[in-house]
Amino acid sequence: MPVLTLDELREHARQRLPGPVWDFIEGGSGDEHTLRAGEAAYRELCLRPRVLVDVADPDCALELLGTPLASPFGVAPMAYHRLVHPQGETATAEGTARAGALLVVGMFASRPLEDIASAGGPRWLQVYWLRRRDALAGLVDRAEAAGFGALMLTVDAPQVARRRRDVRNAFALPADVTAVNLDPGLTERTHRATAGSSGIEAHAREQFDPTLTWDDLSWLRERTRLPLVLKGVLTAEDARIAVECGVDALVVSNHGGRQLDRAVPALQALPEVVASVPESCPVLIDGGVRSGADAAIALALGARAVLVGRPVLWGLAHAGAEGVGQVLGLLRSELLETMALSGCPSLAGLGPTAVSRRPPLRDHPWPPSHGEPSRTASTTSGGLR
Ligand SMILES: Cc1cc2nc3c(=O)[nH]c(=O)nc-3n(C[C@H](O)[C@H](O)[C@H](O)COP(=O)(O)O)c2cc1C
Ligand SMILES: CCCCCCC(=O)C(=O)O
Repeated sequence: MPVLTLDELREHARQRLPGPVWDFIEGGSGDEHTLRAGEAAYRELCLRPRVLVDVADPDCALELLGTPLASPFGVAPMAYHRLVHPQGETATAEGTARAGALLVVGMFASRPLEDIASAGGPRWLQVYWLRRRDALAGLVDRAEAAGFGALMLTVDAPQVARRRRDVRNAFALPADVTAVNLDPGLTERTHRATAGSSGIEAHAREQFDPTLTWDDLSWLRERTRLPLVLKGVLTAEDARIAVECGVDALVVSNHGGRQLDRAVPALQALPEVVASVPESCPVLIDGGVRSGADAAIALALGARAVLVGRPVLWGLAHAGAEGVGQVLGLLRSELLETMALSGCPSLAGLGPTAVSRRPPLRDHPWPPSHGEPSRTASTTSGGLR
């Protein structure tokens, strides 16, 4: 029986994985308010389809920071794929490469960067700011040598938030799952939970450098010739500073509800971030994207691409590389169908006028004013960008 929805894959994965691993993946921080709100934000919006547009050949290919992609989907950086499949990130890389999507490999990947790279396909590397700056520098050099196309610094995690599911489960990594790209001294703590703290949280407290500020970014900027992407920006203020600091792209993200609980849903933050950076600075989004229609909404509100987290791990747990390919293939075909049925055959045609709020809010001008009526759906008027 073919898998028709991401929800079906989620159920397959839930049945296959041990409870504490499932909780680590699915869970969020605090009351999990932001986790729930991230998905719900997409349900608050509707599409405004245009009709009588030639949609015989919808196209969702694009180029992102010089990286050609068959679709505007990427795999969000996630630690330890071997928790859900023995081949871990190499299987994820194979499935992602086959789908022509972007893979953002996490600093805490459980397979060597060079093995992941050998699957081919577009790939970027995500890093955290470690106290051990030499370890960070070594990883950046390896990423460049292995053909990674950009460096993504996650900035919403000066410490790992308390995730109660992991504390209750005394979650720690099994001995055979480890962050193999870092030296063992740096990762040893992830295998031991203590009362009141998961191994992950305790490790991050020891290794992540919470003193990181904008002033430090220049070190990384000068260290690499790769484009620099900041992940975890949720305000116009920070987006503007990032651009001033020479950042090349942003990911609007609340870490899938795993860091600051009560943080604004990424979709809600997207328009202000898009409006505050130049066109030359692509804005990506992640958190709660579960269908091609969700992706279409994010793209219409100015995201250049959409990263997907947990669903990729569901696919990986279910069927390895094949399952990852299923997730990304399903999302791409749903997006193309949404574009065709909305009268937006190109990504450029997907603008803010393709979306409306439900119910209409009285305190904002919404839907945006359309100016002169257009005979094509490819209008970008509307004032959100
Ligand atoms: C199991 C797991 C591990 C993650 N590890 C990282 C990580 O190492 N670095 C990072 O920047 N984000 C990490 N994230 C956050 C994702 O990159 C992304 O922001 C989030 O999962 C998007 O939400 P979604 O899962 O609803 O798509 C992780 C998320 C999950 C679920
Ligand atoms: C012990 C290393 C920290 C991994 C953090 C992974 C992560 O970001 C997550 O959300 O989980």
